[in-house]
Amino acid sequence: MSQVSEPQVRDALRMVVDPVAGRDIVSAGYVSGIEIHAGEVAFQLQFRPESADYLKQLQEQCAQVLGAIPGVERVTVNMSGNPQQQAEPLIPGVKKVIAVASGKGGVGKSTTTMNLALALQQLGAKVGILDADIYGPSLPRMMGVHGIPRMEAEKGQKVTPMEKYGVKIMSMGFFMPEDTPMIWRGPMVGMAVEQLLRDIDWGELDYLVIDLPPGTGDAQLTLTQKVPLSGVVIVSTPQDVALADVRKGINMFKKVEVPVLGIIENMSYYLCTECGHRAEIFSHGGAEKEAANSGMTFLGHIPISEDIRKDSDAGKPIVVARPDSPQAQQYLEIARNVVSKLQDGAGAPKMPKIVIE
Ligand SMILES: Nc1ncnc2c1ncn2[C@@H]1O[C@H](COP(=O)(O)OP(=O)(O)OP(=O)(O)O)[C@@H](O)[C@H]1O
Repeated sequence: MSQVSEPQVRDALRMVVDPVAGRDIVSAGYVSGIEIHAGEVAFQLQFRPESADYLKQLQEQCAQVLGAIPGVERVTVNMSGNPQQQAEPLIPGVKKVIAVASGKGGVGKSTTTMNLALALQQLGAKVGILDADIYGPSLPRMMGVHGIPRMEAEKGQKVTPMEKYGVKIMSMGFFMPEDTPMIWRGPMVGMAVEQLLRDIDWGELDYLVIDLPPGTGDAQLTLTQKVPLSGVVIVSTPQDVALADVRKGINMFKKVEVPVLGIIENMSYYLCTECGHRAEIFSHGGAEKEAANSGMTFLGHIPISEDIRKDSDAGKPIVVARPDSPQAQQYLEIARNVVSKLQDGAGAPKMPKIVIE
């Protein structure tokens, strides 16, 4: 029998939405005290009084989504908790929030975030990018977006994100002079990003892709606790893996119960622009091996390529500049893998036994 994990349970419960709160029951803070023994999952479901009419529906949905997890045979929903204070939705209208992280700086995290977001958009989704790499926000330059976002009085003083190539984009970089280093402590990063999220009118989005600051320290931790993340994607170069940075990142996200959707290997091999020759200069495949070792999904390779760098420098990412190139096709493949990973867990619906206490 496969072993059921707490992140798996949380992830599945994120699919249950309370129509009154307008958000899923995990982000709304309704779920606590998850216990798993053999095939039995028990948890406490708190709720607001206004949601009382929907309780039966919520319970049934919990049973349904948990029943789809292989190995779950019995679900116990404990309703004895106190009704929860109204939790304000942080980003209403945004269906899934995906964070992109890296064990260390300079591995191509921002390049990957941007091209992944654009690839998701090309697959037909409504997408936004939040540049939370507030130590060195590079996305405005790489996306070729300039100017200062407008604040709209009729939208309750909310800020309208900038838009380029069909995706919405917000970055601290729009508000600070270029080449000015920012010094932030971990908790301040979380607060700044929370404000960026709260004060922005994202409208309706299928995916908000967040470019996290590099590393897996305080700042990233605070951020993952402030923002309701659907999952995180880790970007690594092949040799980066040797330093165990990726493992550190995976462990951190596991600890804060953010599902790791998988690993992308950037600068995986060299692709010659002239002749298309492929050279494995960094002993390609390290991240793929690490993914296999740690039971993570490997989402795909991106080559080291002059075109990727040139297009980013020119403010027109390769996915829009050369959509038919093999590199752009790789990003599209990765985007498809991310989408299917987010849909994972639904599986074949199987109703487990449900007990209400
Ligand atoms: N696959 C690639 N092929 C060629 N150049 C790349 C590739 N990925 C990233 N780069 C280049 O490497 C440099 C660093 O990339 P990027 O800024 O995306 O990294 P980062 O991990 O976000 O860095 P930081 O930690 O500073 O935020 C940029 O000049 C970018 O154009």
